[in-house]
Amino acid sequence: MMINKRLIGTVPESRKYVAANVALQWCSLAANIVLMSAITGLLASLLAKNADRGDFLRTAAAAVFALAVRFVCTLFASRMGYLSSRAVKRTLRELIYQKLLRLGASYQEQIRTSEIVQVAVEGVDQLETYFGAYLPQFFYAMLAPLTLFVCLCFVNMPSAVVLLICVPLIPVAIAAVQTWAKKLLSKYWGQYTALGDTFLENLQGLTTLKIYQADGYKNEEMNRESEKFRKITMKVLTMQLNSITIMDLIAYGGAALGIIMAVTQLRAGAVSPAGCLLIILLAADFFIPMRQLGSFFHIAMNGMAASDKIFRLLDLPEEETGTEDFPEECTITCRNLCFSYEENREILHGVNMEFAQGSFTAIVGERGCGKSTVASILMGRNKGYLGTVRIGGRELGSIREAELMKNITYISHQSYLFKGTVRDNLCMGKPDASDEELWSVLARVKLADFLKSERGLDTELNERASNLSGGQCQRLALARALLHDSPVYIFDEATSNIDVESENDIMREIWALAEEKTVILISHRLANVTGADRIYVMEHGDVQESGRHEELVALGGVYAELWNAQQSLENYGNLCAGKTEEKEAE
Ligand SMILES: Nc1ncnc2c1ncn2[C@@H]1O[C@H](COP(=O)(O)OP(=O)(O)OP(=O)(O)O)[C@@H](O)[C@H]1O
Repeated sequence: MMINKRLIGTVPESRKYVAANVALQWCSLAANIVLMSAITGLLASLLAKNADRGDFLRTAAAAVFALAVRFVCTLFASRMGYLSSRAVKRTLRELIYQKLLRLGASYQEQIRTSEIVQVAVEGVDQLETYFGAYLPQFFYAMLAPLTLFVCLCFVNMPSAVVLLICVPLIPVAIAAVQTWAKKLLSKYWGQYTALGDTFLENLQGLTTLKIYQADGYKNEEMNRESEKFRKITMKVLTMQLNSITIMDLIAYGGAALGIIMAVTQLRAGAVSPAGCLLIILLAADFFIPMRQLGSFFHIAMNGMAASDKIFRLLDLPEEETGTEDFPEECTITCRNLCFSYEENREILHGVNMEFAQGSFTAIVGERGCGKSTVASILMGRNKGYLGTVRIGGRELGSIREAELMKNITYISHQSYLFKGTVRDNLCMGKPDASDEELWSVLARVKLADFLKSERGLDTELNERASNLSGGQCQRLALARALLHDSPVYIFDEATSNIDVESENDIMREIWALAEEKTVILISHRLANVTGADRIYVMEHGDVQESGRHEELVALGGVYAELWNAQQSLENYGNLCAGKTEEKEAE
């Protein structure tokens, strides 16, 4: 009953703590039996009017001993609970972390980030209570009635049998609600993670929601979801309260039956007054552990639901991880590359591309034609592709992910900058970089003057560097990438949405970089790629044309069309800008 062998086997260290916890609770029970026996013995002597000083002293000594044992046992039992909780937290979080590392950069193909966060935080906390409280109670609840039965059967067998028979009624009642409760709890968890998802997304996109005045609408949507969650939470609580009421009825009813039996036996002369009193005093102890177990029942149910989620994450299939190093000669070739994010919706349809070592290659094309998908595949983020991707003759999948990350630097239009100082962010690119190196690279991206006017390398950045402009963010991201010093660089729209001056500065650096490194540039703006060694023009997930700029313009195909359209737009823009300047001069 809610004993998940796999779960217990996952944290073997917890077994000894659970066993110690049960043993300590059992000792406490034994001490209680000793105390009750001493008290009933004394009361019997008093009734028989033959109690002497020795009886009082013996009872007092037994009471002190029993209380001391119970105090120590309770103290150590809670310590054992804590130790097993700690072991569970550590082990499970470590397992989740290791699993994520093994899933690698492509983990999002299989599971959402918010689900991982909830499973690793809340899910593991649920299991902490499962191991710390439920499991020891489960075993103790079996052991306690049996121990009491063994003691009381020598006092009066019928009463002991009645008490023992009534105890299993509690787990039977629990089992009856379990089927219904299991469905309810899995629904509860589903809604909980869905609400978490929406909340995280709305929080991240709050500025956008405000700009489009969609925050009110989203607020109502979240209210509706929260209301649904509130209702299901209330259902869960009602279920828990009802099951507790049922268990109380059985526990007190069972104890009452045992007591009635003991009194009947006393009247029939089958048990002594002291024995009857002992049965009355210990009757409740038959049921208390099982009743307590019942109140941990919802903890166990939550634990089971959480463990299902944890195991779902731990059981996610892992692509075979590569074992080879990144090759010295790193020409990249894609042959018949096909990729789908979802079933029945192929995004790349047999792409053929080659990125020669030390060359500057551009990928251009309309929005959504699959340029970033190619880049993600090269970075090892999208794994389930068909066809071949070779780096220096080695299949991409056979290269270790850490090696890929080390040797291919990816810079997108929204490179992540962390809260912390400029130095912290830069040192991610090269942990042992000296201040001179940092300043030199900042000078290259033309950010040095600005930072000198601030607090230099110790300038603090907010989360996602929200206190820098878009252009400054990209310059800093480029500086970090330059420090990384990898043989291959992929720039994915790295200059989109920033000012022209920043774009030109960044492009200049990218061209300089291309003198010694392999550079792949994904760009909408064709003016940025005119000098590339080769340009791939993509359309609807396939390469339509490839060649140098002049060749493609002469071809008069898709590229030429795009080029002419962009040129006339840029000329028109320049014309307008010129006129404004003239007007201002007048
Ligand atoms: N994580 C994803 N899940 C499902 N579909 C996706 C995902 N990422 C991209 N797509 C789809 O794949 C197609 C190609 O997207 P991709 O980002 O590669 O295009 P792109 O050429 O880089 O576009 P853009 O120039 O706008 O960045 C799009 O139709 C997009 O909807």
